Amino acid sequence: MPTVVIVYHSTYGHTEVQAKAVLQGVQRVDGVSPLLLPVAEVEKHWDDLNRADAIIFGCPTYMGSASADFKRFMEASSKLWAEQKWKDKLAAGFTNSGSQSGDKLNTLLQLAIFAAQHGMLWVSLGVLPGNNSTTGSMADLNRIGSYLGAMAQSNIDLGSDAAPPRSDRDTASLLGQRVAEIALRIAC
Ligand SMILES: Cc1cc2nc3c(=O)[nH]c(=O)nc-3n(C[C@H](O)[C@H](O)[C@H](O)COP(=O)(O)O)c2cc1C
Repeated sequence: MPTVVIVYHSTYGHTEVQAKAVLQGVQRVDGVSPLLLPVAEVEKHWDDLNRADAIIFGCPTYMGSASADFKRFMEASSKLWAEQKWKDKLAAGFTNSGSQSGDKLNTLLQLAIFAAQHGMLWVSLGVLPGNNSTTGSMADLNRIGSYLGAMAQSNIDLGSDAAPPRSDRDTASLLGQRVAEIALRIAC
């Protein structure tokens, strides 16, 4: 059974909500085994990452780039990079921040380049942009209009019980579902 690991960081819980939405998307696909892995627990799970068919990376955007805790994980993975242990695995990414843009694209680019350094195969979001016409709204899927991965935006005065909004959580679920479906297709 193909396995999909979602490895993520979140200080205040908003990106964790997004990570759990990605998990729900993976869980929609029968025959795929998911693992939700906070970066704080990664030391016990390197073998799970090495065995995975797909790894989905997620972190908040802090100061226009991946959060420091996630970057620490990225650098710790360099011991596996040397052996190309993750070569040919599927990869995808998601990020969340306070502003509409907030320079989230830079974080997704970091994640995609990180995956490429590991020889992984990047899976894009695969959802057309929403909220880009007079009939659009913030309730649209992919309301932020990302292609590279899933973006979410959390108002900075809202807790993780209220942000990111439903549209961003549903968008994150579609990324998880897409990665799981492709992992299953490759495994068959
Ligand atoms: C140190 C720090 C830097 C931040 N930098 C950005 C940023 O560059 N762009 C942005 O839109 N939001 C920024 N934010 C806001 C966070 O991305 C936002 O609050 C996010 O929801 C936090 O995610 P978390 O709850 O998973 O930690 C920053 C927050 C912190 C604490």
